[in-house]
Amino acid sequence: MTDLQQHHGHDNGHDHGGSQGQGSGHDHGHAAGLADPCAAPTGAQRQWSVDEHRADVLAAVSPLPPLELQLLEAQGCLTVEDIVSAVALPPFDNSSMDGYAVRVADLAGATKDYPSVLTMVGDVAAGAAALPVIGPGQCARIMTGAPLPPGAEAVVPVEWTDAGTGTGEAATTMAPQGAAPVESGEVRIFQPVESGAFVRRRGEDISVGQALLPAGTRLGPTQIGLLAATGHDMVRVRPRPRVVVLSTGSELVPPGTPVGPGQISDSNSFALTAAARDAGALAYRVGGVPDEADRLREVIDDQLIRADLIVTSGGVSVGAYDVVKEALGEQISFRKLRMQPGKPQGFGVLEGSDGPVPLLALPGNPVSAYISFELFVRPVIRAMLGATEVHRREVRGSLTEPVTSSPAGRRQFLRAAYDAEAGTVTPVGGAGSHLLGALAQANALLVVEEDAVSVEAGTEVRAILLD
Ligand SMILES: Nc1nc2c(c(=O)[nH]1)N[C@H]1C(S)=C(S)[C@@H](COP(=O)(O)OP(=O)(O)OC[C@H]3O[C@@H](n4cnc5c(N)ncnc54)[C@H](O)[C@@H]3O)O[C@H]1N2
Ligand code: MOO
Repeated sequence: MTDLQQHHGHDNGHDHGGSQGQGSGHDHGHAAGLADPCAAPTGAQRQWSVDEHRADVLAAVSPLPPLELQLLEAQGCLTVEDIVSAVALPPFDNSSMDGYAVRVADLAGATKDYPSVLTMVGDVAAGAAALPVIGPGQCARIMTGAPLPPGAEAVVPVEWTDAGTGTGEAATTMAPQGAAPVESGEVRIFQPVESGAFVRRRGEDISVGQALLPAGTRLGPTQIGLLAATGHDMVRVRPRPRVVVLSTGSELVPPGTPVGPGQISDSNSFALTAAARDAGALAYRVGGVPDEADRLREVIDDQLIRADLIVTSGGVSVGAYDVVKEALGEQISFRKLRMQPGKPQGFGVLEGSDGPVPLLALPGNPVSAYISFELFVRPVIRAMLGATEVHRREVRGSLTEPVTSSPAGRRQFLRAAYDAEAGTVTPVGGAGSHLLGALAQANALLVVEEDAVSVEAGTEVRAILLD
C-alpha cells in the first residue's frame, strides 16, 4: 500500500485539534482558495506549503565563516578543509606489553625447564629518552608504550618470565621500581618469541602526510582524539551558530515559580533551547518576554549582538496581543502555511552589528513551536554549521491504526512512535497543538499529506525521525 491511498477531502476550514478553544480556527477565506486549484490566492489570502516556506528560509541563510577553534570548542562542528598528519603514529617503535625487550636469537629453544637467562642492562619506562643498547645475551625491562631500545627485536611479556626473581616461577606482575633487581641481574624467559612480537611500529597507525579527516567531517570524540594524537591543538571549522531563543507571553512564568491565575510555566523557551543545542547550536534562552511590543523590540535589539539566529515563540497569530507581529511587522514577514500544527509563521532578516541576523518567529502553541523548530529552524542551524544534509532522516512504515484527524489542504504532522524492527508507525496522542505529554513519548512525526483527510491502517506512511 502507498500513501496515495490516504483519503482525500476538501478543507473544512477547521484547525483539527490544533486550536480548539483558541478561536476554533475558522479559516473560511483561505480554505476556499485552496480547495479550488484554479483560484490563485494572493496577498493576505495566500498560504504557503511547508516546502515553499522551508526553501525561502534556507535561501536566506548561509554557512557561518570558518574559525580556528580549540579542539574541545570545536566538538560537534564541521571541518572546512582536508586535514593531513604532520607526524607518524605511533611516533616511534614501542612496546605493547610490560615485559622485557630482547633479541630473538637469545630465546631460541627456551622452555619452562630450560629457560634462557638474560642479563638486564636497563629499565625503559614510557617517556624514556636515553635508551640502553641491547647486545647478545642482554635484555631491558620495558613498560607499555616505552620506546624499543636499539638492538632489541621483540618484547616478551612479564608473564613469560620470572621477572628477575630467580624462582623459576612465571611472574604475574612486574616488581615495582626499586623493589627488585631492575637495571641489573638476570631474568629467566620461558619461551621463544618472534621478531616484532609485542612491538607497535612507528607509523603503523598513521603515516606522515596521511589524510586524517576530509573537509566536512563532524568532530565527535574520536575525531577530536585523533587530532589531539597528531598534535593539533586548534582546528578550522564552521563555529556553532549562536542562537537566541526567546518566548513571548504575559502569561508565562519560569518553571519553578508558582503559577498564578491564568499563568503557565514557560516551556517553549526550554524545549527550543534544548532543540537548538541538539541541532548543534550554542543556544541562549531568554524566557518570558511580556506582550509589550516596545519591551520585545528592546530585548531583541539587546540580543542581536550575540546572535547568529533569533528564534521567538508566540505572538504571531491574529490576537490582540500578538506582540511579535507588532514589534517586528516591518522587518519580518508573517505568513500562513498549509500545515497543522504550525500554521502561522514569521521570518525575516534583522540587521545585527556584525551583519544580517535571521529571525524565525514560531507560533506559541508548544507542539506547534516544537514541530516548526524541527521543520524550519533545525535545517537553518545545520546549514549555518555547513552541513550538506540539513534535514532529519525520513523513513516509511506501515501505519498501525487509522488516522482521521487531518485537515484537507494542510500537511499534518502527528506525534508517532516508529518501530524500526517492525517497520511500523503508530500515532501517539491526539493532534492538538497543546498536547505536550504525547510529544514527549514520540520518536517520530507522522506526515499526513496535504490532500488527505484520513489514512487507513496498513497504509505505508512517511515519518520524520526525531532522534
Ligand atoms: N482567530 C484565530 N486564532 C488563532 C489562529 C487563527 O488563525 N485565528 N491560529 C491558531 C494557531 S493555529 C496557533 S498555532 C496559535 C498561534 O498563536 P501565537 O503564536 O500568537 O501564540 P500565543 O497566542 O502567544 O500562544 C498560543 C498558546 O501557546 C501558549 N504558549 C505561548 N508561549 C508559550 C510558552 N513559552 N510556553 C508554553 N506555552 C506557551 C499560550 O499560552 C497559548 O495557549 O494561534 C491560534 N489562534
Ligand atoms: O495549530 Mo497551530 O497551526 O496550533 O500551529
